[in-house]
Amino acid sequence: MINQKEAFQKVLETVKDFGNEVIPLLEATGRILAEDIEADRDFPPFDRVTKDGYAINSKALDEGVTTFEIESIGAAGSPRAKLENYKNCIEIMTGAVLPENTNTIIMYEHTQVKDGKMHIEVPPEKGQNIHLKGGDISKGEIILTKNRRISGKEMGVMAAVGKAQVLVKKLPKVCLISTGDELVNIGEQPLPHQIRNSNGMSLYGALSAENIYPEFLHLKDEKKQIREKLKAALEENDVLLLSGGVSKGKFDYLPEIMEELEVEKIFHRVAQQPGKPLWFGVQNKMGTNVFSFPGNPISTFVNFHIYFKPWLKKCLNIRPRPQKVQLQKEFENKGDLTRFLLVSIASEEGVLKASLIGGNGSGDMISLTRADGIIVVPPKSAILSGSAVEFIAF
Ligand SMILES: Nc1nc2c(c(=O)[nH]1)N[C@H]1C(S)=C(S)[C@@H](COP(=O)(O)OP(=O)(O)OC[C@H]3O[C@@H](n4cnc5c(N)ncnc54)[C@H](O)[C@@H]3O)O[C@H]1N2
Ligand code: MOO
Repeated sequence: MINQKEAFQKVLETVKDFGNEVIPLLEATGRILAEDIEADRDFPPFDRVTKDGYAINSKALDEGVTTFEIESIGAAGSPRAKLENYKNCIEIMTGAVLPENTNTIIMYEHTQVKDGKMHIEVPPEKGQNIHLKGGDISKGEIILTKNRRISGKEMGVMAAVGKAQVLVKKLPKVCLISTGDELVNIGEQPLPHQIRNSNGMSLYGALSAENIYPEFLHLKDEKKQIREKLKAALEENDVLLLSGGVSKGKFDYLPEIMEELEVEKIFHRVAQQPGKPLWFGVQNKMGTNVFSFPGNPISTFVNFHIYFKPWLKKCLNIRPRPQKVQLQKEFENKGDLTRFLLVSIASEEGVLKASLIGGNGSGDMISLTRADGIIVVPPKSAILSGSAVEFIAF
C-alpha cells in the first residue's frame, strides 16, 4: 500500500494533452482558452463620450463664453458629427463619437437651457467626460492569454473583438461505470435488497460542472460481461471512472480483469480514509486512464475530488489554487492513514471557518449533503483549533 502523497504524484505523472477544438463562443462558458485573444481595433475604437450632455470646444471657454447655441444633436451609433462654429455646442449622448472640433463634454446636470440656448452652470475642466481612443488597449495588443477559464467577462471581451468562434482545450471523453448487482437505475423501484445507482449521478453532477458530459455504463458482477464492456469502454474513452468492485469482495473482479485487458496497474490501495481500496491504472496502447473508486458514496465522491479533478486541471494546464480554512475544533489523526474529513464552511469576519461533520462512515451519503468540502489531515498529525488547514471544495 502506498501513501497518499505518492499516489497523488503517480496520478499527476499520467497527465496528457487532449488537443484543441474550435467551438461557438456561445458554448464557451467554463472552457479553457487555447489561443491568445488580441484587440482587433483600439479600445475604445473612437473618442467616446461618457456623459449625456453637450460637446463644446474649450477654446470658447477660454474666451469667456458660457452660453452656447445648440447646433445639432448626436446619438450613440451615429457617424461622427462636426461642430461648425467653435462658440456653439452639440447636444450629445453617452457612447457617441466625440464630435469633430470639440474636446470637452458638459453633463446635462451642469447646464440650463433657456430660450433654446445652453448655459454652463458648473465650470468644466478641459477634456472632461471623454474616454480616449486606444486608452484601454491598442489594436494588435493581447487582451487575454491562453490557458484561462472562460467566464462571462472573457466572453464579453471576445464578443467585442468579433470572436464568434474560439479555440479551446478539448476535454477528455469520460465514461462513468457503476458496478454491482445491487444497483438499479434511478427511475426504478428498488427491491428490498437493492439500491439506486447514486454514485453515477454524483459523479455526473461533478463532471458536468467541468463541462464534461460522460456516458454511463453499468456492469453486473459477471466476469465475461465485465470484460467485454470494459474492453469497448477502454477503446472509446480517454478516461474511465468506476465506482465499486475494488475491495476484497468475492465478486470484486475488476483488478483481475483490468490486468487481462492490459491496463497497467499504477497502484491499488492507498493509505487513506476514505478510499483505501482505490485502484488506478493506464491502458497505455489505448491511452486510457482508469480511476477505480471504492464504491461507498463518500469514498467515490471524495476521491474524485482528490485525484481526478487535479489530474484534469493539470491536463488542461490550469494552475491549482490551494485554499486554506481555519479549523474550529482540534483534530488529531493518530493513525497511519491520511484522513479526508467532511467539513461545512462559514465565513466569520472574512475568515473561512471549518466545522467537522459527523456521520456514519463513508456509506453515509446524507452526511455528504451537509459538507462544503473536505480538509486533509496527514497521518500522525494534529490540526490545532484555529490553525489553517488545506481545504478542497466540492
Ligand atoms: N475485507 C475488506 N472489506 C472492505 C474493505 C477492505 O479493505 N477489506 N474496504 C472497505 C472500504 S474502505 C470500501 S470504500 C469498500 C469499497 O468496496 P468496493 O469498491 O469493492 O465497492 P462495493 O463493494 O461494490 O460497494 C461498496 C458499497 O458502496 C455501494 N455502492 C457501490 N456502487 C454504488 C453506486 N453506484 N451507487 C450507490 N452506492 C454504491 C455498494 O452497494 C456498497 O454498499 O469496501 C469495504 N470493504
Ligand atoms: O474507503 Mo472506504 O471509503 O473507507 O469506506
